[in-house]
Amino acid sequence: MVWFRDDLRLADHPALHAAAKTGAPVVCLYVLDDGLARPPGAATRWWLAQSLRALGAAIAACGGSLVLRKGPAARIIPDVARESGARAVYWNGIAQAPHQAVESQLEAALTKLGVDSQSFPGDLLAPPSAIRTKEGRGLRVFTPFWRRVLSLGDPAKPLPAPKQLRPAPKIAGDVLESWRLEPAKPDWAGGLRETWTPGEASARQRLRDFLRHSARAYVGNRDRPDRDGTSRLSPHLRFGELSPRQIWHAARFAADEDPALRPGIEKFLSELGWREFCRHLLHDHPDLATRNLQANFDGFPWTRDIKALAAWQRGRTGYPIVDAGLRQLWHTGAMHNRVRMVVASFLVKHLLIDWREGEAWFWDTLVDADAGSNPANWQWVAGCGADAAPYFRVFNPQLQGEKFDPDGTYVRRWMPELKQMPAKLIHRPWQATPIELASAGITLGETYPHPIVDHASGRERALAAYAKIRKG
Ligand SMILES: Cc1cc2nc3c(=O)[nH]c(=O)nc-3n(C[C@H](O)[C@H](O)[C@H](O)COP(=O)(O)OP(=O)(O)OC[C@H]3O[C@@H](n4cnc5c(N)ncnc54)[C@H](O)[C@@H]3O)c2cc1C
Repeated sequence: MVWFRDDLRLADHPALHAAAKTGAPVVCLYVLDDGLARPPGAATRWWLAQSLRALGAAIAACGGSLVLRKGPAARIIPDVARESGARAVYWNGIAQAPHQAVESQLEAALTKLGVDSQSFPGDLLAPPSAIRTKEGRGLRVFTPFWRRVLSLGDPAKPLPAPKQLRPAPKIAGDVLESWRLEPAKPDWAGGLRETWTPGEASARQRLRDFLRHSARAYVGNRDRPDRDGTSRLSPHLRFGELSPRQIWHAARFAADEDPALRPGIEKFLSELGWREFCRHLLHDHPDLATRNLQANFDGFPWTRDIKALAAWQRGRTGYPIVDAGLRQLWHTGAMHNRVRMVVASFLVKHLLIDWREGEAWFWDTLVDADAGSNPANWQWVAGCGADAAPYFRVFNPQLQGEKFDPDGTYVRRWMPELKQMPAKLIHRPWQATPIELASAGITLGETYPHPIVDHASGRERALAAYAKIRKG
């Protein structure tokens, strides 16, 4: 029996590969265990439903079937093992405390039943045990961390997908629809459907497209939300539709074939390194989503401003680049990385709202919401994380917009009300004259809000708050 988790693929799936190699019939099982870790948000639940459909179809095409069950994994899996007469249960390990605890419980329960179990190295380029200081601690600074990962050499070559699975006796399972993973509001899911095709086949296609069309210019384009310059692989990686080592080897191969891709590929792989870094941080700090990595931030004077938080969530702050990002998030379940940094900085610095509020909103709305990358990046932006951006560096949203979206193409894509605004004013509509506003069809305060906080005073307030915790 193979227990599928955040590894919804057939290729480079060590547990499935080992099970298929035995030549025995294979039961494929997915368990929805809401109690296991942090319950998934709405966008990731939507993705999960689509990805399970794609996985079920791929398994069926190999002659097998995917059994779905809901409940605590440590109880359900031994039950299914008993029902199916499985002699062994295999899975890919997840290096996160709550998952590791379940793996141990499961192993014990299966041993009691006389069923073998085996956990295979999971979804990391290097296990946390391989990247430690002399004292046995994890590395908290990215550059030495990544250097250490690179020093280990190429990860093992990806494993092929099994061509054929011997069908196991039929086991009763849940119907996917009964899990109600898809949101009741169809208009919202419509935006997700238009933007994404979850599943392994689409993930592989996206990787091929990226390497063929975008890798060459990645270094120059990756910070530009107005260009389609990044891989958009993050939700596929989140659900393990591709493994990092598949990406690694495909990217390195592409760079060997065409040396002009090399700088782009090295940068791209180092971004994959940030994902790895966040996962390692989560391994060492299971409370990454709730607790400041830098304890001096525990006394930070956050404000509770429900109105400002709602304006931010809905993209009504009066700063076009911030609002465009939050609208993109709402409509597509994704946001460009540069804009994520700008909107996060705006929330924690200009609005002085606790980073955990923003993290929770992202957790619910991002299709790539990841237990490591989301809180680690929020803590990085807030200044309280490992290897964090210094708190006193406060992004100016107008200048960020002018630099990274100079023609306003990105803002116009997500903000129909600003469509007619000329490029020179699109990131600062509050400075437009009444005639300029009228000719763009905008009434400030009605069709588009005034900035909810002035940049200069927001910045001063943030620095004053920070000075308080620095003094202790
Ligand atoms: C506040 C904030 C929250 C974020 N939350 C998440 C999250 O929940 N899930 C998530 O996958 N990423 C998160 N990121 C990181 C980053 O924004 C996304 O990974 C990236 O935008 C995905 O687009 P892409 O696949 O086109 O990236 P590419 O530029 O093509 O990068 C390739 C891959 O590298 C990884 N990666 C790139 N940047 C980062 C980074 N800063 N941290 C960790 N991994 C990275 C991703 O897996 C990505 O798919 C967050 C960033 C910020 C600033």
